[in-house]
Amino acid sequence: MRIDVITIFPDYLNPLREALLGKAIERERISVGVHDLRDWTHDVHRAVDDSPYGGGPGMVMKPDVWGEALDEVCGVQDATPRLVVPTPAGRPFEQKTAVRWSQDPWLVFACGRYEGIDQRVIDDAATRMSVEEVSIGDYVLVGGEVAALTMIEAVVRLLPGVLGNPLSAEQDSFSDGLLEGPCYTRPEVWRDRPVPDVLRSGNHAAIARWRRDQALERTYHRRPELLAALPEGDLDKADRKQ
Ligand SMILES: COC(=O)COc1cccc(COC(=O)c2cn[nH]c2)c1
Repeated sequence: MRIDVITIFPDYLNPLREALLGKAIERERISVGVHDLRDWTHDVHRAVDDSPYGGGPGMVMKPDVWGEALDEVCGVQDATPRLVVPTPAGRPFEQKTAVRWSQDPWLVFACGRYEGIDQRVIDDAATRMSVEEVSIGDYVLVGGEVAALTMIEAVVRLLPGVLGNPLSAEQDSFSDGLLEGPCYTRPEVWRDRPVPDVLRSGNHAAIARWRRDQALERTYHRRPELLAALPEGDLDKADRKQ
């Protein structure tokens, strides 16, 4: 997978080079390009924003600069990328989004700042490629860089050979529509708190049942709407006792 990020703060993307993601780059599971939007300015001030038409607070990112940047970054291969624009006004980013994008050969992230990017940039790009305006949550960040890092990590960890143990990606929270239950490791007792007996019983059926019950209970208390969204057949008879 090829990933490009366009931003006015390229250093914000340095964490991509660390740890798990850094290994994925070393192993050539992914190649990453980070591009400074100001490289496509032509004025002495290297301006990337201007006042909003219609008035109002803040500044809007200029279409001409973004247009040239996207033409170049998205034009380097005869393939066309999926363009992702992190924005509070986007469709929610979910695990299923990460799963879908993990099949893509090329993702380009356009990191907006200020009040946002001139809408014509999105509309123009959408004539040539798939464009998705995506939100990582109902809050406002200063720019799209942190959201891009979040989404890139969620996608790249699903790629083959990136995670040490591929099973853990399959047993993620949400992979069965429920939240992950509690987990435990040594010591057996810690500050007078023992590990639940069932987990040390060696009875794998009982352990699986207990884990499912914990996931159901946690989902019921923290995210009841996820239970309501479960496909009918997913809750088996044993679950209904919960
Ligand atoms: C067309 O899209 C744009 O103009 C994007 O512009 C902006 C402006 C300000 C901040 C951001 C960053 O995204 C978020 O804050 C965000 C994403 N998820 N939850 C919060 C992006």
